[in-house]
Amino acid sequence: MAPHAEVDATSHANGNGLSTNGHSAGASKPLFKVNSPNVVYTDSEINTKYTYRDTSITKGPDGDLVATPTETRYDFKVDRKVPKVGVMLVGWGGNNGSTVTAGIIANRRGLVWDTREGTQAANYYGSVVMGSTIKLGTDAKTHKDVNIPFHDILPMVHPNDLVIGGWDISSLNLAAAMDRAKVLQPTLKALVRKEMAEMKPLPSIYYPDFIAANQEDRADNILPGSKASMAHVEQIRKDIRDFKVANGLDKVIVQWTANTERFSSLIDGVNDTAENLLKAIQDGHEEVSPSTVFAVASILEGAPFINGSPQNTFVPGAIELAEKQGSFIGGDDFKSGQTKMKSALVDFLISAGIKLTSIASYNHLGNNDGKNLSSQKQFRSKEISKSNVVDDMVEANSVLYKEGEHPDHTVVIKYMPAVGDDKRALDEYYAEIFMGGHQTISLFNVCEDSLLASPLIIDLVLVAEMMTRIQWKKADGDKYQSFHSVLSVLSYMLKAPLTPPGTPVVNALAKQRAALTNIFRACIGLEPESDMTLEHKLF
Ligand SMILES: NC(=O)c1ccc[n+]([C@@H]2O[C@H](COP(=O)([O-])OP(=O)(O)OC[C@H]3O[C@@H](n4cnc5c(N)ncnc54)[C@H](O)[C@@H]3O)[C@@H](O)[C@H]2O)c1
Ligand SMILES: O=P([O-])([O-])O[C@@H]1[C@@H](O)[C@H](O)[C@@H](O)[C@H](O)[C@@H]1O
Repeated sequence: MAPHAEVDATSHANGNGLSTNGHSAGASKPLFKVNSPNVVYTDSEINTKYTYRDTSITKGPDGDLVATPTETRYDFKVDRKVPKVGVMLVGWGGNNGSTVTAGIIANRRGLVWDTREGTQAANYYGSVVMGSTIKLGTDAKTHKDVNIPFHDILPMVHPNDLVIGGWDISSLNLAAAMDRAKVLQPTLKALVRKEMAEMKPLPSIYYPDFIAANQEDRADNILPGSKASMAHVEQIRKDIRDFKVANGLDKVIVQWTANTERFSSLIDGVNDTAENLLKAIQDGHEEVSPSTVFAVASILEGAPFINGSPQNTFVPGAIELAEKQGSFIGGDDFKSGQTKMKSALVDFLISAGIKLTSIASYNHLGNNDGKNLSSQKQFRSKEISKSNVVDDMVEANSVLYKEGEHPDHTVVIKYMPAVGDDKRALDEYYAEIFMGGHQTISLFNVCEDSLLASPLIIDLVLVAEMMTRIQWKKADGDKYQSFHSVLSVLSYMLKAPLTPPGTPVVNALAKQRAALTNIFRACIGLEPESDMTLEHKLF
């Protein structure tokens, strides 16, 4: 059946900023403006005076807790100029990389294609930025919630304007990679094939010991040269610079969506400090992984680097290097289906006072990710990221759990080629309820993995890029500075959130989303969304 014609791509002027990219219909008319003496708009910035309110807890003389409300003044500055952004994917020729690329092309061109159920139009469902809304406030007359598209709360890049490139150890062009992935409908593939066929991954770093041996047959696009030098770092840095110049970009964001690697051993004198890590790379140390080399190259090039896989790419030396360079990093491991459901369900059960005592998480999948994970060392990386997601919620409830007590938790992943990218997740949640009763929740969840992960790749780019345009200073301070190099604000999209050293990891899905939305609200001088709706309760 002939593919459908293209419809006009929608204009996507930003709701709260000045869009300078090529596809928007000129300067946007802001969707809203904040009317406050603490918020000043200029042509290029939003300047906000914000009071951060918290509660400080101390121990009283009798061991009781004393709760003291606190207020801290921060000034925020948001750069309203929406830049032209490129994203370079490591593992571009994989299922996720080829799928997200086709998806952005389809949205940019407003494609519509035939399916068995009828016509399908391109969309960004599954992206929190492009598919969800934020409560802006309450209608002054009707007192009803006013919700706006998440994308419009701050002047964010539109994914249609992203320029995509990247690397892969496989030389297949993106059209052939799309066919290999077996994710998208033939009618859609036909509409993007020509453009995808012109996209060819750059050669990449291949250290066989870090991914499953079964990946060797696709490794025909390898960077030459010995591991024992800075040559690979310098080549990746050059690739980033060349991509930026060739596409007239203002900035580039690098994201790892290549195979899951085994963990790197953490060794003092090797990867414990920035200096030692750079020396270990120079020496070709066996514990330096390709993903860490990409992270170091991106950090040195000032390109935000995000790790969508579970391995410990960010060894302590990489984090220290990012801090020293003032570069942004984020990770680990996209939170796409089974684990996203788990982080929501565990949060609900435990905060409802139901004592979760056992979580059995099994899944099987048949894509190349599953093939790589069929190797024990690579599976172990994934097992860790999938297992730790309940820790904070359990530790926060001392009524249900004694110190150190936690639910049984097992993670099983099996490779079953027949199901391809359509992972089958089977979960059982077993809990103690009132008076010795039990609740057993069984879930069967078919996750089309790449169609769930691709919107997360987009969200990670859009949020990370937005964070590069936000600065803060203490009201009494005199110099604006960026957020910490480790972007823990990305945690909603990730299974094993990386946080600044010494800070707590939050996995509860609702808390993660609230942190993201309330930080963005603070940047335009709005209070955190409290859901109190006193206006509907007091009178
Ligand atoms: N729902 C999801 O798909 C999901 C969720 C969470 C995490 N992940 C992770 O995302 C990653 C990608 O998933 P996928 O389904 O696209 O896998 P995939 O195997 O289809 O794609 C990975 C790509 O990386 C390439 N590659 C491997 N090593 C490389 C290197 N050193 N440099 C450049 N390219 C390299 C491979 O050739 C392949 O094309 C995996 O690590 C997976 O665990 C996926
Ligand atoms: O995010 P999620 O669906 O829980 O986790 C997924 C796992 O269930 C799957 O086995 C793995 O192959 C994917 O890479 C992804 O990590």
